[in-house]
Amino acid sequence: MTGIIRRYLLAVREYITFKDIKKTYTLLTPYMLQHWKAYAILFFLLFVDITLTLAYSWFFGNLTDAAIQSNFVRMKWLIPIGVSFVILSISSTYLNTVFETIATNAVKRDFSVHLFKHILLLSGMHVSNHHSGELMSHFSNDIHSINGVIGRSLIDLIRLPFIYLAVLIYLIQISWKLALICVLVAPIAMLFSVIFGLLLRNNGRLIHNLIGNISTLLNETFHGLQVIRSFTMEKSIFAKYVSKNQELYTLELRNAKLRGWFYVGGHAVSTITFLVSLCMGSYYVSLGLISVGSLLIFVNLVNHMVYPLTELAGQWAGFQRSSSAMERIFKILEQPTESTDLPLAVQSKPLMKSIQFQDITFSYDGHNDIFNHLNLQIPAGKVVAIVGLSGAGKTTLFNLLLAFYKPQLGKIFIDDRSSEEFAPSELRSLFAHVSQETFLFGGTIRENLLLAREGITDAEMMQAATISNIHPYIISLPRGYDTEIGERGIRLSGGQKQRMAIARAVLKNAPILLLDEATSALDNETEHQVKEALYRLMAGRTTLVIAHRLSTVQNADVIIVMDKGEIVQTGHHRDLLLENGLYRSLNQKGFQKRGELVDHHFDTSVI
Ligand SMILES: Nc1ncnc2c1ncn2[C@@H]1O[C@H](COP(=O)(O)OP(=O)(O)OP(=O)(O)O)[C@@H](O)[C@H]1O
Repeated sequence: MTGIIRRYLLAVREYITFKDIKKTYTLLTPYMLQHWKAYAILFFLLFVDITLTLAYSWFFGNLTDAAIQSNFVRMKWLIPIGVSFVILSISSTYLNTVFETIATNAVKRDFSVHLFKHILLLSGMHVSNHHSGELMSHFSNDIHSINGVIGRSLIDLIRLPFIYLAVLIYLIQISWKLALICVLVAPIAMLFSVIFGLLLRNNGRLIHNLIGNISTLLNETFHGLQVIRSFTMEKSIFAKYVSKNQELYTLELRNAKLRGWFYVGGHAVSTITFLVSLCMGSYYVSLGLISVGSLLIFVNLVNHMVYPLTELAGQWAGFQRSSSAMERIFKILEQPTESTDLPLAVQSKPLMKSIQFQDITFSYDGHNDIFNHLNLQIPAGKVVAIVGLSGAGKTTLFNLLLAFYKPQLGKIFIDDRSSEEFAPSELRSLFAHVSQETFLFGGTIRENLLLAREGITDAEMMQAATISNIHPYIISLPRGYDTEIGERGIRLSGGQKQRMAIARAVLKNAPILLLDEATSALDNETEHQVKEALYRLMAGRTTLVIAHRLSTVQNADVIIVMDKGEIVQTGHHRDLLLENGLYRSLNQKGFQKRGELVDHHFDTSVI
């Protein structure tokens, strides 16, 4: 029993904590201040609203008293005042709606843009900490919670205590005894609201998390439709979706019931307060202690002594729910970015001497070293092939070169200049990266090629496509370069996608080429076209290639053999075959697995 009470008290303490709220506003205030005019108007309208509430009651009471006293003169000047209250109230409601929308949406817009920019500027290390579905749900789900902390809820959080106090002062002036009845209701109303506020908040959190899960599931399903179909996973995915939706329905239903009880309870408290004050007030009227008009004012305002208390608790629950959504966004915003501004593509300088990895120690997670004091020199203008077992660290070399990750120890020099001295955009302008899996954007062929660099002319684009052996295919299409290629280039074949990636790299015209040869087998003709395109791309460039083809290693100026993050052999193809080392054993095994040389491209019979 004491355990339950302690747990409940802890929950209450958490419920009334200001820590999260303070953190939320520390971040949001700069955005809100940018739209301070809208907030100032809303703040002003809030007091107009409170004044009008009191003024209406005053009007009813006075009009009633004037009518009872047959005071037509008074009634005549009261009526235009009442009409002006109505006009003021209508205008205030309209302005409230407009300025609330302006304030909320402007802050939401700026905040989303800031979050999006922040994610674009995060380093590879920090991006890889997040699931893309999770990132998506910040935009589709969490960001909308901002309404709960910057819009109506915020205004209400200020309005409700003010209206309570203003009405209380007014009621005390009419009859302090009647006012006392209303004050006595406060602790009951507050206790009731805190209990329901807690239940609503906890349920709301569950709903919020579940919506996040559902959007992650949808995101993964639509991205992985082909895998789902090939593994006949439709039924299990469908069952998962149905069960999550059922769970959401149950939670929403519980939420509705809680809200229902919350409002019923609030209504009961205010009705009882109303009836008690009406009976007491009528008794006072019969004793001649107050006028009928004053009683009317009283019963008109008595509701304002209850609902601010119940609503405040409801709003507070919503407030905290929004804060926990904001908390999830903060976790991303707290992560350091590579730079403060979005990078601009810059003109790259040619590589004159070499790229040098000097004493590099690197780990992705801070515990398991991928490289331990690695040293490597790549001379300018040469083709360097990297081979090794899967997981040896080949791709990690590229990740470090492109500064997607930073080594814990050691430095990378590019022509005697440490890579740390380069701005990320300047550094990346030196490299054209062609990865195994080509990512193309939805849109046309032209749009995908033009993104390589600014100011590409049509002639340059077609020349690059010709070099990459893709031009004849493009012009065979009815819409040529303006052909839509579908989401992630789904309407292109593997070989066509690869040649598009090569064309993009040609257009980027960077001095250093980072190439991760695709392991997926292409038919002979396509293979030949891709190979030809690659050789043209390599010409005149320093090339680092994660090699999977025999021809690539045969033609490389130097081969680097990697094993568990170490360079175990370097040399030319024929020399390495003569050595009793990993290179020869990789070759003998036929390099079956992904990330190693593919057997039909590279086996002893060919050599
Ligand atoms: N983002 C990451 N976070 C944590 N560990 C990673 C990450 N990327 C790679 N690793 C780990 O680093 C090691 C080296 O991976 P890397 O991708 O460099 O190998 P690889 O030689 O390119 O392999 P493959 O030929 O299979 O692509 C592996 O053990 C891998 O699990």
